[in-house]
Amino acid sequence: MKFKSPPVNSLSLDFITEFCIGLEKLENNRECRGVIFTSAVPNIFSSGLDITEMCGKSMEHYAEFWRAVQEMWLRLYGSNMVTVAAVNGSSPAGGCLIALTCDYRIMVENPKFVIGLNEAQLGIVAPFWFKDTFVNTVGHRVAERSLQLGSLHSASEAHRLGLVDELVPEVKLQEKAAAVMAQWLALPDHARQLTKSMMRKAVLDRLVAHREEDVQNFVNFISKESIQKSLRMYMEMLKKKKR
Ligand SMILES: CC/C=C\C/C=C\CCC/C=C/CC(=O)SCCNC(=O)CCNC(=O)[C@H](O)C(C)(C)COP(=O)(O)OP(=O)(O)OC[C@H]1O[C@@H](n2cnc3c(N)ncnc32)[C@H](O)[C@@H]1OP(=O)(O)O
Repeated sequence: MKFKSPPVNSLSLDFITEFCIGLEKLENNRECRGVIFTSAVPNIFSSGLDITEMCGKSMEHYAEFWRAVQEMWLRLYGSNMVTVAAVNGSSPAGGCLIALTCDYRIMVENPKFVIGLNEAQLGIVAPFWFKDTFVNTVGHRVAERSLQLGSLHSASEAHRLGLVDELVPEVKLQEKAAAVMAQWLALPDHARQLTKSMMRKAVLDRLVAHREEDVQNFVNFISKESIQKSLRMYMEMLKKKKR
């Protein structure tokens, strides 16, 4: 699955809806046993949640958007397929979440590419299921420090921390992703799927059990004037950076 929503593959409501429909089709196709996620936009895997979906909109819109974000994560983290992220560009926040939610991450070894859960830098807080996914990948201590600081890690640092599993030159990315996929698909599906479910079930169940509460927390949090101000300032900063 190739993300192609220029300029930065931000995760808008439309993007997420298409992502979920695409994933469901693949999940229901018995001939499809694995998916590689990558980007068709140069230098960007995904810039994370589309900030304009969380800024200056109605409470109803925030709730609809957040349910879609939850759905994307539930489907991907709970997927029966082998999922490999071929990270060929920067991947902050929600973009990093997509990579973390896969079974395996391969990143291009470009010192300009960054990845991490940088929510704290925007004055917002990654919800518990972002945090759980991060802890399950890098362990508690690394996740705690990285989340509190809202760190964006270079590709080599991300590799050192275990945030990504492998680094490769750009020209080798697709070949490597295909090789990893073949390795994972060599196992019997039922054994791999039951093992994956055993590892991820508690974290998935936690969101399912608290889904509406999590939507309400998000809506209350994001609609606070202080949070809206932080998001507006962040968007301004992104625009100014270009001038
Ligand atoms: C108690 C708490 C309870 C509940 C709380 C619950 C939840 C709150 C948490 C919500 C979670 C949020 C997770 C997220 O994903 S937030 C999004 C974070 N994303 C970022 O910080 C990335 C921002 N972007 C960048 O750093 C750069 O754009 C990037 C490195 C990706 C690319 O740089 P480049 O120089 O190539 O491009 P730019 O010129 O910066 O950008 C081009 C245009 O795209 C716009 N843009 C960029 N990112 C976004 C985005 N995420 N959303 C919307 N728009 C984005 C950027 O402004 C430029 O626009 P124009 O100027 O061209 O109009």
